[in-house]
Amino acid sequence: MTVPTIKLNDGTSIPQFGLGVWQVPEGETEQVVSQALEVGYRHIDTAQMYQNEAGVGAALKTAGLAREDVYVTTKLNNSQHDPAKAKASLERSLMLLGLDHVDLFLIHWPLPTQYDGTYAKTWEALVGLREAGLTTSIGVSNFQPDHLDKIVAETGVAPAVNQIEVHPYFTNEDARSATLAHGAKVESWSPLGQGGGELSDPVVAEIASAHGKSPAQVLLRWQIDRGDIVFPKSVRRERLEENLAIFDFELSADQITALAALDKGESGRSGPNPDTFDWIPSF
Ligand SMILES: NC(=O)C1=CN([C@@H]2O[C@H](COP(=O)(O)OP(=O)(O)OC[C@H]3O[C@@H](n4cnc5c(N)ncnc54)[C@H](OP(=O)(O)O)[C@@H]3O)[C@@H](O)[C@H]2O)C=CC1
Ligand SMILES: O=C1CO[C@H](CO)[C@@H](O)[C@@H]1O
Repeated sequence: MTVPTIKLNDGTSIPQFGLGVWQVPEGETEQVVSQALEVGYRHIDTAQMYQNEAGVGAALKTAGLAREDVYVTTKLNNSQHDPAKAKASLERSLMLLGLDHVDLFLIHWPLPTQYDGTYAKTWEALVGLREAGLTTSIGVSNFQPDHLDKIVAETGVAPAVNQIEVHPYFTNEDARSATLAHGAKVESWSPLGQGGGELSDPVVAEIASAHGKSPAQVLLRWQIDRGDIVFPKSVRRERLEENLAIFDFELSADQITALAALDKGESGRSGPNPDTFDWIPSF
C-alpha cells in the first residue's frame, strides 16, 4: 500500500494520508499510534490541545523508525498565541514527542476575536521557529479567506497548508479555494464527518457498492482524488487498516461531483465556526 506524497510550497513533501489523534485519550495514545505505525501509517496529526503528544512520542520511540520516515504535525494551543510564548510552547511539544523538530507546526485557530486579532504576529513567530529549525514547515488551521490574506499581506509568507473542516456535507469551498489560491495545500479535518451521517448516506453507499469498498473508504478517497491531505481518526485496528486501504481504486469525475453535491453549507459543519470560535483553554 503506497501512500502518495504531496509537494508543499516550501519544497518539502508530506504523506497525503495519516492518522489524526484528536479524542484519543492520552492513556490509549501510545497503543493506538503504535498499531497505526505497525499497519503502515507514517503521518501523525496531533496538537497541544489534544493533550496526547507524550503518547505519540512513546509510540514513535517504541517503533524506532528513522526520523525521516515518519511525518509529525502538532499545533499551537489557543492559549499560546503570544509570540513570546510560542517558542517555549513548541519546545515543550518536542520534549513530549521526544523529537528535536516536528515536520509541521500549525496555528490551531486564528482567534480573530481574541488578542486584538493579532494572529499575524503569531504567524511571524512561527516563521522564526521554522528559521530556528524547530519545525521544517509551518502552516495554519481554521483560517478563513480574510485571515489568510492578512497573514500573507503582513508577513509576505504563505502557509504551507491550511487545515480546515472538509467532508461532503461541508465542502467549505470558500476557505478551500482561498487556500489553494495562496499556493497552500488543504488538509481536511474530520474527513469522516466525525463518524456521522455521511457514513450512512445513500449516495455514498451506492458509490461504495459500485467499487466494493466501504462508505468510509469512499469518503477518504474523495479527498485524495481532490488532492487534499487527510488523517482520519480511529482507535480500532480493523478501521485503521480499512481507512488505509484506499489506494487501489479511484472515483470517477461524476462520482466526485455527486459527493460534492451533498454539501449542506453552514448546517453541515461538525465543528466550530472559525470567525467566532474564541475558546482559550486553561492549559
Ligand atoms: N485543526 C482542527 O481544528 C481539527 C483537526 N482535526 C484533525 O482531524 C482528525 C480527524 O478528524 P476527527 O474529528 O477525529 O474525525 P473523523 O472524521 O476522522 O471521524 C472519526 C470518527 O469516525 C469513526 N471511524 C473511523 N474510521 C471509521 C470507519 N472506517 N468506519 C466507521 N467509522 C469510523 C471513529 O470511531 P473509532 O475511533 O471508534 O473507530 C470516530 O468516531 C482529528 O483526529 C484531528 O487530527 C479534527 C478536528 C478539528
Ligand atoms: O482540533 C480540534 C478538535 O475539535 C475541537 C472542538 O471542535 C477543536 O477545538 C479543535 O480544534
